[in-house]
Amino acid sequence: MSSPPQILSSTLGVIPADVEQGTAPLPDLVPLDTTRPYVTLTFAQSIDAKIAGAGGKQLILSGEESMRMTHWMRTMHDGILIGIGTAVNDNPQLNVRHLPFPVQNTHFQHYHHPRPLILDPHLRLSPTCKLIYNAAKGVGVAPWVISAPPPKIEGFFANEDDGNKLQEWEARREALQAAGVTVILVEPETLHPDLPPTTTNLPLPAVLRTLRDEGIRSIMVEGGARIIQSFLSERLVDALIVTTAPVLVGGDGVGYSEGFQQLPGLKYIHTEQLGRDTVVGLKLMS
Ligand SMILES: NC(=O)C1=CN([C@@H]2O[C@H](COP(=O)(O)OP(=O)(O)OC[C@H]3O[C@@H](n4cnc5c(N)ncnc54)[C@H](OP(=O)(O)O)[C@@H]3O)[C@@H](O)[C@H]2O)C=CC1
Ligand SMILES: Nc1nc(O)c(N)c(N[C@@H]2O[C@H](COP(=O)(O)O)[C@@H](O)[C@H]2O)n1
Repeated sequence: MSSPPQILSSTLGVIPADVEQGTAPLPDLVPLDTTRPYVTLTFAQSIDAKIAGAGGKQLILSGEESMRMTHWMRTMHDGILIGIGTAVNDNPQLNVRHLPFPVQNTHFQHYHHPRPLILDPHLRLSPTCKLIYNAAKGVGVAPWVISAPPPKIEGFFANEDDGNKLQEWEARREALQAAGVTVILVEPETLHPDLPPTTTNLPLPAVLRTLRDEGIRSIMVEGGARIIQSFLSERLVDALIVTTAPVLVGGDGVGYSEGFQQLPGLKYIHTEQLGRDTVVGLKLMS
Protein backbone atom coordinates (compact mmCIF):
# COMPACT_ATOMS: atom_id res chain seq x y z
CA MET A 1 0.00 0.00 0.00
CA SER A 2 2.06 2.95 -1.27
CA SER A 3 -0.77 5.45 -0.88
CA PRO A 4 -3.61 5.87 1.64
CA PRO A 5 -6.50 3.38 1.21
CA GLN A 6 -9.89 4.53 0.01
CA ILE A 7 -11.55 4.38 3.44
CA LEU A 8 -9.51 7.45 4.42
CA SER A 9 -10.42 9.58 1.39
CA SER A 10 -14.11 8.54 1.58
CA THR A 11 -14.39 9.30 5.28
CA LEU A 12 -11.94 12.15 5.83
CA GLY A 13 -11.37 13.71 2.40
CA VAL A 14 -8.75 13.77 -0.31
CA ILE A 15 -5.19 15.03 -0.21
CA PRO A 16 -4.75 18.02 -2.57
CA ALA A 17 -3.24 16.99 -5.92
CA ASP A 18 -0.12 19.13 -5.42
CA VAL A 19 0.74 17.61 -2.01
CA GLU A 20 2.76 14.41 -1.78
CA GLN A 21 0.93 11.63 0.09
CA GLY A 22 1.56 11.67 3.82
CA THR A 23 3.53 14.90 3.93
CA ALA A 24 0.89 17.26 5.34
CA PRO A 25 -2.28 17.08 7.44
CA LEU A 26 -5.57 17.17 5.53
CA PRO A 27 -6.61 20.83 5.06
CA ASP A 28 -10.33 20.09 4.82
CA LEU A 29 -10.81 18.61 8.29
CA VAL A 30 -12.99 21.38 9.69
CA PRO A 31 -15.48 20.64 12.50
CA LEU A 32 -18.94 22.23 12.68
CA ASP A 33 -17.76 23.94 15.87
CA THR A 34 -14.62 25.76 14.72
CA THR A 35 -13.53 26.65 18.28
CA ARG A 36 -12.19 23.10 18.62
CA PRO A 37 -10.11 20.76 16.41
CA TYR A 38 -11.70 18.20 14.09
CA VAL A 39 -11.87 14.88 15.99
CA THR A 40 -11.36 11.50 14.31
CA LEU A 41 -11.88 8.68 16.81
CA THR A 42 -10.17 5.48 15.75
CA PHE A 43 -9.21 2.15 17.29
CA ALA A 44 -8.92 -1.56 16.56
CA GLN A 45 -11.27 -4.10 18.12
CA SER A 46 -11.93 -7.83 18.10
CA ILE A 47 -15.22 -9.19 16.77
CA ASP A 48 -16.45 -9.28 20.39
CA ALA A 49 -15.64 -5.53 20.65
CA LYS A 50 -12.57 -5.73 22.90
CA ILE A 51 -9.62 -3.39 22.46
CA ALA A 52 -7.21 -5.10 24.88
CA GLY A 53 -6.78 -8.40 26.67
CA ALA A 54 -7.29 -9.40 30.30
CA GLY A 55 -5.85 -6.85 32.73
CA GLY A 56 -5.36 -4.37 29.87
CA LYS A 57 -2.76 -6.50 28.08
CA GLN A 58 -1.91 -4.73 24.82
CA LEU A 59 -3.05 -6.73 21.79
CA ILE A 60 -1.88 -6.24 18.23
CA LEU A 61 -5.29 -6.64 16.64
CA SER A 62 -4.63 -4.86 13.33
CA GLY A 63 -3.00 -6.84 10.57
CA GLU A 64 -0.24 -5.35 8.41
CA GLU A 65 -2.57 -3.62 5.93
CA SER A 66 -4.92 -2.00 8.45
CA MET A 67 -1.98 -0.98 10.66
CA ARG A 68 -0.50 0.82 7.65
CA MET A 69 -3.90 2.47 7.10
CA THR A 70 -3.67 3.75 10.71
CA HIS A 71 -0.22 5.17 10.04
CA TRP A 72 -1.49 6.98 6.89
CA MET A 73 -4.29 8.36 9.05
CA ARG A 74 -1.71 9.62 11.55
CA THR A 75 -0.09 11.72 8.80
CA MET A 76 -3.45 13.40 8.09
CA HIS A 77 -3.92 14.98 11.52
CA ASP A 78 -2.10 17.72 13.45
CA GLY A 79 -2.21 15.76 16.70
CA ILE A 80 -2.71 12.23 18.04
CA LEU A 81 -4.42 12.02 21.43
CA ILE A 82 -4.37 9.19 23.97
CA GLY A 83 -5.18 8.82 27.67
CA ILE A 84 -2.47 8.30 30.27
CA GLY A 85 -3.80 4.76 30.84
CA THR A 86 -2.67 3.86 27.31
CA ALA A 87 0.60 5.79 27.61
CA VAL A 88 1.53 3.89 30.80
CA ASN A 89 0.22 0.50 29.68
CA ASP A 90 1.46 0.41 26.06
CA ASN A 91 4.44 2.82 26.06
CA PRO A 92 3.49 3.69 22.45
CA GLN A 93 5.50 5.55 19.79
CA LEU A 94 2.60 7.13 17.86
CA ASN A 95 4.75 7.77 14.79
CA VAL A 96 4.37 6.71 11.14
CA ARG A 97 7.12 4.08 10.93
CA HIS A 98 5.02 1.54 8.98
CA LEU A 99 4.80 3.77 5.89
CA PRO A 100 6.93 2.95 2.85
CA PHE A 101 10.48 4.23 2.92
CA PRO A 102 10.75 7.24 0.59
CA VAL A 103 13.34 7.11 -2.19
CA GLN A 104 15.23 10.34 -1.66
CA ASN A 105 14.84 11.25 1.96
CA THR A 106 14.95 9.85 5.43
CA HIS A 107 11.72 8.42 6.68
CA PHE A 108 11.22 10.82 9.58
CA GLN A 109 11.86 14.00 7.60
CA HIS A 110 9.71 12.90 4.70
CA TYR A 111 6.35 12.34 6.40
CA HIS A 112 4.21 14.54 8.60
CA HIS A 113 4.22 13.13 12.14
CA PRO A 114 1.31 14.13 14.39
CA ARG A 115 2.06 15.74 17.74
CA PRO A 116 1.39 13.25 20.59
CA LEU A 117 -1.12 14.69 23.07
CA ILE A 118 -1.53 12.86 26.40
CA LEU A 119 -4.48 13.48 28.72
CA ASP A 120 -2.75 13.07 32.07
CA PRO A 121 -4.50 14.84 34.98
CA HIS A 122 -1.97 13.65 37.60
CA LEU A 123 1.28 13.90 35.60
CA ARG A 124 1.87 10.14 35.56
CA LEU A 125 3.75 10.09 32.21
CA SER A 126 7.25 8.65 32.63
CA PRO A 127 10.08 10.98 31.53
CA THR A 128 11.77 7.86 30.10
CA CYS A 129 8.86 6.73 27.90
CA LYS A 130 9.39 5.97 24.19
CA LEU A 131 7.57 9.15 23.08
CA ILE A 132 10.10 11.32 24.91
CA TYR A 133 13.08 9.15 23.97
CA ASN A 134 12.16 9.26 20.27
CA ALA A 135 11.72 13.04 20.31
CA ALA A 136 15.09 13.50 22.03
CA LYS A 137 16.72 11.34 19.32
CA GLY A 138 15.10 13.45 16.59
CA VAL A 139 12.83 10.62 15.40
CA GLY A 140 9.61 11.80 16.99
CA VAL A 141 7.67 14.93 17.80
CA ALA A 142 7.88 16.06 21.43
CA PRO A 143 4.64 15.25 23.25
CA TRP A 144 2.33 17.70 24.93
CA VAL A 145 0.83 16.62 28.24
CA ILE A 146 -2.55 18.09 29.06
CA SER A 147 -2.99 18.12 32.81
CA ALA A 148 -4.77 19.89 35.66
CA PRO A 149 -3.26 22.36 38.12
CA PRO A 150 -2.08 20.79 41.39
CA PRO A 151 -4.62 20.63 44.21
CA LYS A 152 -4.90 24.00 45.92
CA ILE A 153 -3.62 24.16 49.49
CA GLU A 154 -5.39 26.75 51.49
CA GLY A 155 -5.23 28.07 55.05
CA PHE A 156 -6.86 25.95 57.68
CA PHE A 157 -6.59 22.59 55.86
CA ALA A 158 -2.95 22.96 54.86
CA ASN A 159 -0.71 20.28 56.38
CA GLU A 160 2.65 18.67 55.78
CA ASP A 161 1.17 15.92 53.62
CA ASP A 162 -0.46 18.48 51.27
CA GLY A 163 2.85 20.34 51.05
CA ASN A 164 4.70 17.15 50.11
CA LYS A 165 2.14 16.32 47.43
CA LEU A 166 2.59 19.75 45.90
CA GLN A 167 6.38 19.37 45.91
CA GLU A 168 6.09 15.95 44.28
CA TRP A 169 3.77 17.39 41.62
CA GLU A 170 6.23 20.23 40.92
CA ALA A 171 9.08 17.71 40.66
CA ARG A 172 7.14 15.58 38.16
CA ARG A 173 6.30 18.65 36.07
CA GLU A 174 9.93 19.81 36.09
CA ALA A 175 11.18 16.35 35.09
CA LEU A 176 8.78 16.23 32.15
CA GLN A 177 9.63 19.74 31.02
CA ALA A 178 13.37 19.04 31.32
CA ALA A 179 12.78 16.02 29.06
CA GLY A 180 11.26 18.28 26.39
CA VAL A 181 7.56 17.86 27.17
CA THR A 182 5.20 20.83 27.03
CA VAL A 183 2.81 20.70 29.98
CA ILE A 184 -0.51 22.46 29.39
CA LEU A 185 -2.80 22.97 32.37
CA VAL A 186 -6.55 22.97 31.98
CA GLU A 187 -8.73 23.93 34.93
CA PRO A 188 -10.86 20.87 35.84
CA GLU A 189 -14.59 21.23 36.25
CA THR A 190 -15.77 21.96 39.78
CA LEU A 191 -16.02 18.66 41.59
CA HIS A 192 -18.54 17.63 44.13
CA PRO A 193 -16.71 18.19 47.46
CA ASP A 194 -17.30 14.57 48.53
CA LEU A 195 -15.49 13.15 45.50
CA PRO A 196 -11.76 12.38 45.77
CA PRO A 197 -9.67 14.39 43.25
CA THR A 198 -8.53 11.14 41.58
CA THR A 199 -11.95 10.82 39.97
CA THR A 200 -11.31 13.95 37.88
CA ASN A 201 -11.61 13.66 34.16
CA LEU A 202 -10.22 16.62 32.28
CA PRO A 203 -13.14 18.53 30.75
CA LEU A 204 -12.94 17.65 27.06
CA PRO A 205 -14.55 20.84 25.67
CA ALA A 206 -11.97 22.95 27.53
CA VAL A 207 -9.13 20.61 26.47
CA LEU A 208 -10.19 20.84 22.83
CA ARG A 209 -10.59 24.63 22.93
CA THR A 210 -7.11 24.95 24.45
CA LEU A 211 -5.60 22.70 21.76
CA ARG A 212 -7.28 24.75 19.01
CA ASP A 213 -5.93 27.95 20.59
CA GLU A 214 -2.46 26.35 20.48
CA GLY A 215 -2.83 25.78 16.73
CA ILE A 216 -3.99 22.13 16.63
CA ARG A 217 -6.68 21.98 13.90
CA SER A 218 -7.30 18.23 13.79
CA ILE A 219 -6.72 15.31 16.15
CA MET A 220 -6.86 11.58 15.85
CA VAL A 221 -8.03 10.06 19.14
CA GLU A 222 -6.63 6.51 19.52
CA GLY A 223 -7.95 5.52 22.94
CA GLY A 224 -7.89 3.79 25.33
CA ALA A 225 -11.16 2.54 26.73
CA ARG A 226 -12.01 5.45 29.03
CA ILE A 227 -11.01 8.07 26.47
CA ILE A 228 -13.16 6.38 23.80
CA GLN A 229 -16.09 6.34 26.25
CA SER A 230 -15.64 10.01 27.08
CA PHE A 231 -15.38 11.26 23.48
CA LEU A 232 -18.38 9.21 22.37
CA SER A 233 -20.62 10.00 25.34
CA GLU A 234 -19.74 13.71 25.15
CA ARG A 235 -20.50 13.58 21.42
CA LEU A 236 -17.17 15.11 20.46
CA VAL A 237 -16.55 12.94 17.42
CA ASP A 238 -16.58 14.18 13.80
CA ALA A 239 -15.47 10.90 12.23
CA LEU A 240 -15.19 7.34 13.53
CA ILE A 241 -12.94 4.79 11.82
CA VAL A 242 -12.95 1.33 13.42
CA THR A 243 -10.83 -1.66 12.43
CA THR A 244 -12.36 -5.03 13.33
CA ALA A 245 -9.96 -7.98 13.41
CA PRO A 246 -11.31 -11.53 12.98
CA VAL A 247 -10.39 -12.67 16.50
CA LEU A 248 -12.27 -13.26 19.75
CA VAL A 249 -10.79 -11.95 23.01
CA GLY A 250 -13.37 -13.12 25.55
CA GLY A 251 -15.08 -11.68 28.58
CA ASP A 252 -11.89 -10.73 30.45
CA GLY A 253 -10.84 -8.35 27.69
CA VAL A 254 -11.21 -4.57 27.83
CA GLY A 255 -14.32 -3.16 26.14
CA TYR A 256 -15.27 0.49 25.64
CA SER A 257 -19.03 0.63 25.43
CA GLU A 258 -20.07 0.77 29.08
CA GLY A 259 -21.68 3.87 30.50
CA PHE A 260 -22.74 5.56 27.29
CA GLN A 261 -25.48 8.06 27.89
CA GLN A 262 -25.90 9.93 24.64
CA LEU A 263 -24.09 9.08 21.44
CA PRO A 264 -23.17 11.30 18.50
CA GLY A 265 -25.36 10.97 15.41
CA LEU A 266 -22.99 9.26 12.99
CA LYS A 267 -23.83 8.18 9.47
CA TYR A 268 -22.28 5.25 7.68
CA ILE A 269 -19.81 6.22 4.94
CA HIS A 270 -17.67 3.30 3.79
CA THR A 271 -16.44 -0.23 4.52
CA GLU A 272 -13.12 -1.58 3.25
CA GLN A 273 -11.50 -4.95 3.63
CA LEU A 274 -7.79 -4.53 4.40
CA GLY A 275 -6.12 -7.92 4.51
CA ARG A 276 -8.12 -9.99 7.00
CA ASP A 277 -9.56 -6.91 8.78
CA THR A 278 -12.72 -4.91 8.11
CA VAL A 279 -12.47 -1.13 8.42
CA VAL A 280 -15.66 0.94 8.74
CA GLY A 281 -15.88 4.73 8.45
CA LEU A 282 -18.71 6.91 9.84
CA LYS A 283 -19.10 10.68 9.95
CA LEU A 284 -21.04 13.14 12.03
CA MET A 285 -24.46 13.86 10.51
CA SER A 286 -24.52 17.47 9.34
N1 LIG B 1 -7.04 -1.56 20.34
C1 LIG B 1 -6.81 -0.26 20.29
O1 LIG B 1 -6.96 0.38 19.23
C2 LIG B 1 -6.37 0.47 21.51
C3 LIG B 1 -6.29 -0.18 22.72
N2 LIG B 1 -5.90 0.51 23.85
C4 LIG B 1 -5.90 -0.18 25.13
O2 LIG B 1 -6.69 0.56 26.07
C5 LIG B 1 -6.20 0.30 27.38
C6 LIG B 1 -6.07 1.60 28.17
O3 LIG B 1 -7.37 2.14 28.39
P1 LIG B 1 -7.69 2.88 29.78
O4 LIG B 1 -7.04 2.15 30.89
O5 LIG B 1 -9.15 3.09 29.83
O6 LIG B 1 -6.87 4.23 29.68
P2 LIG B 1 -7.04 5.53 28.75
O7 LIG B 1 -5.91 5.52 27.79
O8 LIG B 1 -8.41 5.65 28.22
O9 LIG B 1 -6.71 6.68 29.81
C7 LIG B 1 -7.66 6.98 30.80
C8 LIG B 1 -7.09 8.01 31.72
O10 LIG B 1 -6.99 9.28 31.07
C9 LIG B 1 -7.18 10.30 32.01
N3 LIG B 1 -8.27 11.19 31.57
C10 LIG B 1 -8.20 12.56 31.64
N4 LIG B 1 -9.31 13.12 31.20
C11 LIG B 1 -10.12 12.12 30.82
C12 LIG B 1 -11.43 12.11 30.28
N5 LIG B 1 -12.11 13.24 30.02
N6 LIG B 1 -12.01 10.91 30.05
C13 LIG B 1 -11.34 9.76 30.28
N7 LIG B 1 -10.08 9.71 30.80
C14 LIG B 1 -9.48 10.89 31.07
C15 LIG B 1 -7.51 9.64 33.36
O11 LIG B 1 -6.25 9.58 34.03
P3 LIG B 1 -6.10 9.41 35.64
O12 LIG B 1 -6.40 7.98 35.91
O13 LIG B 1 -4.67 9.78 35.91
O14 LIG B 1 -7.10 10.34 36.25
C16 LIG B 1 -7.98 8.27 32.92
O15 LIG B 1 -7.80 7.26 33.88
C17 LIG B 1 -4.87 -0.42 27.23
O16 LIG B 1 -5.08 -1.77 27.56
C18 LIG B 1 -4.55 -0.26 25.77
O17 LIG B 1 -3.78 -1.34 25.27
C19 LIG B 1 -5.55 1.83 23.80
C20 LIG B 1 -5.63 2.52 22.61
C21 LIG B 1 -6.07 1.90 21.37
N1 LIG C 1 -4.64 0.56 14.98
C1 LIG C 1 -4.28 -0.13 16.07
N2 LIG C 1 -4.30 -1.47 16.02
C2 LIG C 1 -3.97 -2.19 17.10
O1 LIG C 1 -3.99 -3.52 17.00
C3 LIG C 1 -3.59 -1.56 18.29
N3 LIG C 1 -3.23 -2.30 19.38
C4 LIG C 1 -3.56 -0.14 18.29
N4 LIG C 1 -3.20 0.49 19.42
C5 LIG C 1 -2.94 1.88 19.49
O2 LIG C 1 -1.69 2.22 18.91
C6 LIG C 1 -0.75 2.51 19.95
C7 LIG C 1 0.57 1.90 19.68
O3 LIG C 1 1.19 2.73 18.74
P1 LIG C 1 2.68 2.42 18.25
O4 LIG C 1 2.61 1.10 17.51
O5 LIG C 1 3.56 2.29 19.45
O6 LIG C 1 3.03 3.56 17.36
C8 LIG C 1 -1.36 1.98 21.21
O7 LIG C 1 -0.91 2.62 22.37
C9 LIG C 1 -2.82 2.29 20.94
O8 LIG C 1 -3.08 3.65 21.05
N5 LIG C 1 -3.92 0.54 17.19
